[in-house]
Amino acid sequence: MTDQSVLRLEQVSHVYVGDQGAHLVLENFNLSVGQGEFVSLVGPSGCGKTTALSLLAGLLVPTSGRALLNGARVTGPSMKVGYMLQQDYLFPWRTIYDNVAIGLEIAGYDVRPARIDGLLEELGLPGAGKRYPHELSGGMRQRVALARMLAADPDVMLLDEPFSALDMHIKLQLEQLVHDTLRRRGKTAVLVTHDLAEAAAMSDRVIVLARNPGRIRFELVVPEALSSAGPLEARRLPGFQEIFDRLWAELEQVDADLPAAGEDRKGGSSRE
Ligand SMILES: Nc1ncnc2c1ncn2[C@@H]1O[C@H](COP(=O)(O)OP(=O)(O)OP(=O)(O)O)[C@@H](O)[C@H]1O
Repeated sequence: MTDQSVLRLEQVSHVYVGDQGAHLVLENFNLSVGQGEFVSLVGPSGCGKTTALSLLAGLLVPTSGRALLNGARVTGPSMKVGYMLQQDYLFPWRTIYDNVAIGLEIAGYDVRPARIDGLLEELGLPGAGKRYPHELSGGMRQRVALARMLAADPDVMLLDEPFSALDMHIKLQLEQLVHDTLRRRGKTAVLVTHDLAEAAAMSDRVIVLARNPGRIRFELVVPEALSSAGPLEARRLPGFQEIFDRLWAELEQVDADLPAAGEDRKGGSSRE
């Protein structure tokens, strides 16, 4: 996969320097994601999942090693990389149409109304362009965030827990929508999630990270029968439970390897 990788982290280490001193978050981290591949990163809080995405997105520069997009070094944010987060960050004073168009406007691209309307329709929001974010439910707002990301037609989608704030029913619907939309368009994606079932149901490959410093502990290729089925159907198929159990066991082991003292799991990694 070396040469065909759309995304790569090569021997990446990353150190944050703050009031508490230097904190090595990722160490000799290697990741390759092929064209059209959907890869999930799971692991305990603070193991560096979001940091890895930020390096791929060009929001951070690695302390050592390099991030590559389509073989070229990542030097900053690019329209070729879309980002979707837990929060939708829609602008409340802009209509849905204007929220979807904003990335294109800022980049100086031609905004074609029919394309924006078509995207909204494709994502189950027909006619929503004139409405405002406060008129929409959380799930609908995330659909708008998805539309905003797709509007620029990026090569790569980085998804940082985009479903985690949603009710179960809406979450599953949105997982399915994201899966179908990205597969249909042949997009390459990296998903960060704490939900093992979500990772198992959506991905071609799941990577389990350990922390302090963040590194790959385990990698699992999801059988094609599951990864191509879509997240709703995958959960019903034989073999799904086995994948889930394997990931669960690895994550339990990561937990067992952590320092035992009662630490705040969210910020525990800063105490070294
Ligand atoms: N800008 C920053 N400055 C200093 N430390 C940071 C910064 N951003 C993140 N960290 C620390 O780096 C570690 C990794 O953070 P990161 O957000 O990448 O982890 P994560 O695996 O995504 O965690 P979570 O699952 O909780 O979102 C954490 O200990 C975090 O507190």
